[in-house]
Amino acid sequence: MSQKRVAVYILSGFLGSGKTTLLTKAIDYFTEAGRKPAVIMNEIGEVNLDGQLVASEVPMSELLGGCICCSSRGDLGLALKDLVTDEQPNLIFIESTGIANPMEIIDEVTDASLLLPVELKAVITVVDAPQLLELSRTSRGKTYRLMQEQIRCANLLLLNKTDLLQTEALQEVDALVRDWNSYASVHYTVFSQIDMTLIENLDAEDERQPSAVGGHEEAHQEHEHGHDADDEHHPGHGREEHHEHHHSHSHVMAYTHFFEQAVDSHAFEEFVSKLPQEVYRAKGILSFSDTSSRFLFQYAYREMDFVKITPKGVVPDVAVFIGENFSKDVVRTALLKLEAETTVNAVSAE
Ligand SMILES: Nc1nc2c(ncn2[C@@H]2O[C@H](COP(=O)(O)OP(=O)(O)OP(=O)(O)O)[C@@H](O)[C@H]2O)c(=O)[nH]1
Repeated sequence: MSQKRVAVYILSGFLGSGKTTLLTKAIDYFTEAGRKPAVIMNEIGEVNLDGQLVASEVPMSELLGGCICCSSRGDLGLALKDLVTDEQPNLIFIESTGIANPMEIIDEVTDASLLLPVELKAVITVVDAPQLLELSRTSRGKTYRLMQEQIRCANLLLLNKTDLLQTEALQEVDALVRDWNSYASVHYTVFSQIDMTLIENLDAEDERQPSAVGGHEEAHQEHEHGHDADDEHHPGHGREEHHEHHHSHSHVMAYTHFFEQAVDSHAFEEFVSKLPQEVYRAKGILSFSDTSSRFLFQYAYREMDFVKITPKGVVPDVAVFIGENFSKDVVRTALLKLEAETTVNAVSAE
């Protein structure tokens, strides 16, 4: 099934780092380019102040009064469903709260992609460079660890507020983030000013390759929130400083497979048990040729689990595989082989 999927981008970054500043610029760019962006805005408070900065004609869904990664699972999926159904956007930006753990959001979006025509394209993390530097030199507490996690999950990293840093200090922050995430492309920005074709290219690259999604197993295990952090905003100085650094390939990928055929459950289990170790997470909704029920399939930390389900509405047989630098072709070829075997067995049984 080759349905055009809505590209989803997660905007991550600590409180006040410049996410909304980036969002408004991205919306202007994509709107002018004739695309239809939509936004899911998550705020800890009950009022969406940042939403005021987004043009009223841009479809927006608000998740207020809590952090997406702590609130009840499914809220984000519902918001995605409503936007996709009611507004038919080309792309969706999810602006998380500054205290959100991106791994949880990645998980919810990939869950939603099993049921909806959406596809997570990238995690873009905006870093308050002066704040990160200060924390690295002083407290290294919860906020610091959360920033580290947000940086590790990114495909694209903006070292923002570079107008507030001297060159040497900037180099220190640069070394720090590259140590945590050597795969993301890193860009120095002032007021989150970035060449938007970089975001578009993440998109274009993914037309040919599996979708690029930032993330580290390590980061998942260290899940921590910095809800006690303070929100320090710096005054603007306006000095333009925009350096571009190496553009490396995104390291974490998701491959989505739509099944044309029910497969044999035992053969599928065997396939999963032999997945390359670079694939560390998979999930799906499947029909098997040898069972009457459909199953929700989960695979994490090399453990698999199958639970009977009756999905609401029309849901295709689909599985998503998430991992680092694995070959999408190997996974696809093995699954196509399983599907072909079902057909052969059905014919020979006649
Ligand atoms: N000096 C300076 N200020 C900036 C820069 N980028 C953003 N700001 C300011 O920083 C403040 C926070 O920016 P936002 O874009 O609202 O940050 P945010 O990440 O959306 O903030 P939260 O919604 O609280 O998480 C605003 O006052 C911006 O004008 C920058 O590069 N330099």
